Amino acid sequence: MSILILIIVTLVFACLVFKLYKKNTVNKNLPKGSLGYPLIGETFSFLQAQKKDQGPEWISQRVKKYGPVFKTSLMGAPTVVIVGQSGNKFILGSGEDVLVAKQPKTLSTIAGKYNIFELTGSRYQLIKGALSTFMKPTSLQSNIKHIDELITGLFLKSTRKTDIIPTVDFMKRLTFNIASSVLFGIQNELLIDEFCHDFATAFKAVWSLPINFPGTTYWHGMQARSRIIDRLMPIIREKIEDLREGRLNPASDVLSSLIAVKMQNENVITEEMIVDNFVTMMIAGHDTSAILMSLMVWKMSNDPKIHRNVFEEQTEIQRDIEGREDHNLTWDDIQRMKYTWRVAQELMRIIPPVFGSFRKVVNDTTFGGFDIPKGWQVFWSAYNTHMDNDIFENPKEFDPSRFETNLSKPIPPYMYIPFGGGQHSCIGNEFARVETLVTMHKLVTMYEWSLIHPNEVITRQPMPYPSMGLPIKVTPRSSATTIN
Ligand code: HEM
Repeated sequence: MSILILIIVTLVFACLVFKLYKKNTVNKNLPKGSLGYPLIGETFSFLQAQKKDQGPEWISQRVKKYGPVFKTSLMGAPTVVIVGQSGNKFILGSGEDVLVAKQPKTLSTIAGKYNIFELTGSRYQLIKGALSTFMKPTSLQSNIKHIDELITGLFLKSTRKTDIIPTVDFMKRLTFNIASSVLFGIQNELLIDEFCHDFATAFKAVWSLPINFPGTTYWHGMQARSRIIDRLMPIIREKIEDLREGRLNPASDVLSSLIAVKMQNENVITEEMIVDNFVTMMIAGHDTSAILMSLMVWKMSNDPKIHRNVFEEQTEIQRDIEGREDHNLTWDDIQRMKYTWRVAQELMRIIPPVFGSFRKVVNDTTFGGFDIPKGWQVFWSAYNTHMDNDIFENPKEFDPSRFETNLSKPIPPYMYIPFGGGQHSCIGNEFARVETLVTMHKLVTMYEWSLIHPNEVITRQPMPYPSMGLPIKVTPRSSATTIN
């Protein structure tokens, strides 16, 4: 019976969407392309392609057939995909009167409807202000020692009983611990474990079909979100009390800062917004950095020259640290890790952790001579942009020197976009740079390693990860001198 009701509801909904589509598109010069099946559109084939790491091909096939502006239907809404610099500028740089950072239903419901990606106006500014404070170099500088200790502690703990590190799981755990502790002031290990498990489930649901039916990936994600909120509420209540009583400094972590902003703006910011942005930050900052770190290990394992260059840069820094009285890694040391960061930048060009994202059209608009109706989505793609032969010569070749700062031909705006661009560009890019560089510094100076599966490839699941989790066999380094 419930299946019958579900089918009827789905059909009625599909008819409504079709009617709305007809009403919005009469006499419009829409881009070429196919909207696929009713309701589902081309979502399945897009997600399938992503899973096989053929998302870029999925787009480039359509670009070849229809041109760099084409229509499709993804994640439940008609969508225009736009590839190229001017398209990126249009999508990432347009004002809120044309495009808003509307995410697919899955992200809006798993992260919560007040997630920063989708907020507008004064609420957006207040939440962004509270979150960004902790991402600025001034704040990061004071957390280097803490981040260093967390990373060193996790490496030592993981290698105490075994010499195998499952890189992907390890990096996910590491980024999760850093975000929980540094950004949110959560130190309880059991609680961090429970959060970590539920966030992994919730994250899977972000790239699924939004069918809230027991057993679906989306349903499991929604259940995980409820458990996250149940665990978070007592922490928020305690922090509210501590802030009221003056026992807590609003600048001590992101959660306290969000609560302080709410206390000063009771009519604008709600408790729900704090919860939603806690979930959003964890989703936005966890897998992305873990991917970058895993890709770094994968690249160094497969390319001895890159490994050697990173090693040499890091051992020189390590020698200086050992010559100092306190042996502490500092902000200045991190600024010297230029080559290591260029390797990370080049990896994010060739394998961007975030494939692309959506915006929603709030008023009928045009791009490239085509109409894009109100209510549709637009989508930008980082990989397809990064493969532009005119900007990145031999784009498939791995070459960190593209990011040297003294180049005669700098990369034009909106052409290198692993962190997005415009108003909603990533606020965690500096945080990601710091945690990635500290982790790489520790890994290459503390261990030698070899791959368990030497031919491991990268797949999207849906994010780009080494297909078998990249287990490595590690041996502690006796001294940081040379590598083969
Ligand atoms: C290598 C690591 C990372 C990559 C590649 C990355 C990528 C991105 C991209 C592409 C966007 C823009 C999305 C859009 O325009 O729709 C974004 C936004 C965002 N990122 Fe990151 N990110 C990374 C790390 C982080 C970290 C560590 C955090 C926080 C701890 C974070 C928090 C955010 C937030 C809050 C936004 C939304 C900003 C806004 O809407 O104003 N990210 N990120």
